[in-house]
Amino acid sequence: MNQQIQQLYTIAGKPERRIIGLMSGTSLDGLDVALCRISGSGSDTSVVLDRFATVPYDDDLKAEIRTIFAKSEIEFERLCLLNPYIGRLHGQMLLDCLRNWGVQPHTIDAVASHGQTVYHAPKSQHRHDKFPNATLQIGDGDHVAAVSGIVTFSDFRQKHIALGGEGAPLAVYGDYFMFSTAGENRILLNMGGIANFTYLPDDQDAGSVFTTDTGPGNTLLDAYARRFLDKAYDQDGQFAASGRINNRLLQALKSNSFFDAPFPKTTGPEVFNVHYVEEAQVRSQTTELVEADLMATLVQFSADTIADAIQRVIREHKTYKVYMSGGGMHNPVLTRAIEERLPHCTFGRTDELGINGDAKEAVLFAVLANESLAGGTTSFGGRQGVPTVSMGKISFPK
Ligand SMILES: Nc1ncnc2c1ncn2[C@@H]1O[C@H](COP(=O)(O)OP(=O)(O)OP(=O)(O)O)[C@@H](O)[C@H]1O
Ligand SMILES: CC(=O)N[C@H]1[C@@H]2OC[C@@H](O2)[C@@H](O)[C@@H]1O[C@H](C)C(=O)O
Repeated sequence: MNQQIQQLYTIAGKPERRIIGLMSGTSLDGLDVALCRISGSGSDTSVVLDRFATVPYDDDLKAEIRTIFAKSEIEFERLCLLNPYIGRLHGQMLLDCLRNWGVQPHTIDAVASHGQTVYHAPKSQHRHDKFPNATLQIGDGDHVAAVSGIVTFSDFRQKHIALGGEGAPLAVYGDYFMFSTAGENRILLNMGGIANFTYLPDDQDAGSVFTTDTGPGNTLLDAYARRFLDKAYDQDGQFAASGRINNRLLQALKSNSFFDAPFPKTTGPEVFNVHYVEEAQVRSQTTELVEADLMATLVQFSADTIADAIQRVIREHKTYKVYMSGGGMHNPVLTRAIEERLPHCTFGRTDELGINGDAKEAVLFAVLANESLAGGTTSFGGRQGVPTVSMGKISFPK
């Protein structure tokens, strides 16, 4: 037998696996690296997050990625070059983390690498009849494996599409295993560039759980922080807090068919971008709005669309707890606005459930790799958008 297949077989049979999850999201702030110890699989999955770091992207890398990010027309050569470049970089960043933590690479069983999303095109967005749902993550897993010397799972989203999903969100497959519990209705709200939530009812019925994107989280706030403040983001929402919400613009921003579409659904910065805001400003005759008011309105836009979506799963006379994660949980203006809109919910962070909210998405991919190695294919009732599926392609180091 090929030694590397033999090694994979051994890892699959271990009572506990050390898996590193790597996630680089739509905010382009850096690579999240989560060192997990995982035992069991499916509903018996148990995860201990031993270490976590975000390795920041420098300005040059951010600029390189932005040349091809979420754009329908790009320089094809740049895309081709960035694919191995980001893979190698992620492999090196992961090795640097291990060195800082004093962890030997050979003690790691597997890497689960999400890669960098550069274009996301569900059918509802691209609207080309003959083409399927589509999404593209780069930073090829072969390069991560070759640089790190660790077997690497990558490119998780294609299989989801192949079996009928939209390629995102995938969080349901990890959130259900890690966080579903009898006796508490849970909403796991992740606010990255795009926001999403997972609904976990207190009866733990796999046939009714789902994850859906809700629309923008931080992506518009970051775009205007770069433009108005020359900063990566509006620290603690301070600039937004100095402005006033413009209701005409807010209504124009909220008028998009995405918000009325049924769950689960997905979107990205291909739709929710500066062009989208400018077009809404023209429609609502608010092109002269002062900068701080625009920022305040954008925060309310994210908060309202998140709260409206959550409101749709909430039933009267029941109680729900919302567990936040992702960078948006650090923005008090955003979280306060959401809390005000959902008075019947209580709020916390996934940290209370043992997973650092900044690490949650990186942990998710470690859990997906664990599932492919040692689990099965859990059925979520065969519903639209939640196919029964195992995900991740396998790259050996040699
Ligand atoms: N103190 C803070 N004040 C305001 N915003 C913050 C703060 N800290 C983080 N953020 C926001 O969080 C963002 C990073 O979030 P995160 O790392 O969860 O995004 P991501 O993983 O790239 O996105 P996605 O989930 O869409 O893939 C920053 O770009 C910023 O907008
Ligand atoms: C295409 C893509 O990379 N989507 C991300 C993004 O970030 C948040 C939201 O948009 C979500 O749909 C997804 O990531 C998480 C990890 C998911 O698939 O659940």
